[in-house]
Amino acid sequence: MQTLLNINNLCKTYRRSNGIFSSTLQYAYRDVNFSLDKGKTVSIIGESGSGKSTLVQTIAGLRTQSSGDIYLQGQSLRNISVQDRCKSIRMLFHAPSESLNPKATIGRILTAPLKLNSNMTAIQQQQQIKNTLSLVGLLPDYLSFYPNMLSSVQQHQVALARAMILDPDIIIADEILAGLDISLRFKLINLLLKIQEQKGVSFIVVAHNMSLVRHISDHIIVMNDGEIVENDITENVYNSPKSSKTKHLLQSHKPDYRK
Ligand SMILES: Nc1ncnc2c1ncn2[C@@H]1O[C@H](COP(=O)(O)OP(=O)(O)OP(=O)(O)O)[C@@H](O)[C@H]1O
Repeated sequence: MQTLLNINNLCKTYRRSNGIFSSTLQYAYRDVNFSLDKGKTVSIIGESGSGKSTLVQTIAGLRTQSSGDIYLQGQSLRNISVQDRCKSIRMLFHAPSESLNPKATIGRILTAPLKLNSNMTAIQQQQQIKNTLSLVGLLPDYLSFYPNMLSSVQQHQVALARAMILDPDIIIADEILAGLDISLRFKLINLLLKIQEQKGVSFIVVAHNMSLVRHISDHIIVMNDGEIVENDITENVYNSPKSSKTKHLLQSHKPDYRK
């Protein structure tokens, strides 16, 4: 199995003010260690404020860590250019209606990363866009549409196409399943699985809810107060959880299907 990503003792601190002259150091996350293999999915679960988003935003390069290192295929991300990092690690945000530029057509939204991060000719760009739209199950007819002309599922498909357009190694999906009805969740989960099978991409999925990610995760990490309290293969986490926080999360989200 090829290890793609290695997170090594990663910590992020904030200085929180306690008045005019005093402040304390607080952790968003600390001593985070895990790895991700090619073509696999790790899900990061935890309650609000446990540090999940800050951690994955650091992996995506949207924030910097206070200490520790992130290695992509054995190379520290500190030594990888922003362009290469953007190509390799892409992020999917919670609400595509907010993350897709409402004033840009789908064609423009998908061309932008290619112009910024690739040396493709205009013809190669068009071909890449066509292939990626087909990968996420959208017809080329949508290229002239604006995001608000699309259904919620289609907006998610466009966001996925934008994430996949540079053929990344890793997609980070931050709470993309939250707030969706059950049929939309399954559509999106099936689409993620299909893309993973076809492209061998790895996923880091962030969620509050344990039952939501069970069928897509190879590995589960549970965070509490910025620390990893459980880190194991999915089967072990669901069948014999070690941490009391994991047990609590499993009980509070069971059964999820009726929600
Ligand atoms: N810019 C910041 N300044 C100070 N504290 C911050 C900052 N960003 C995050 N934090 C703190 O870091 C901790 C972790 O926040 P984070 O948003 O990563 O948690 P989360 O698990 O993703 O929560 P949610 O599921 O609600 O998004 C929280 O206590 C938060 O208040």
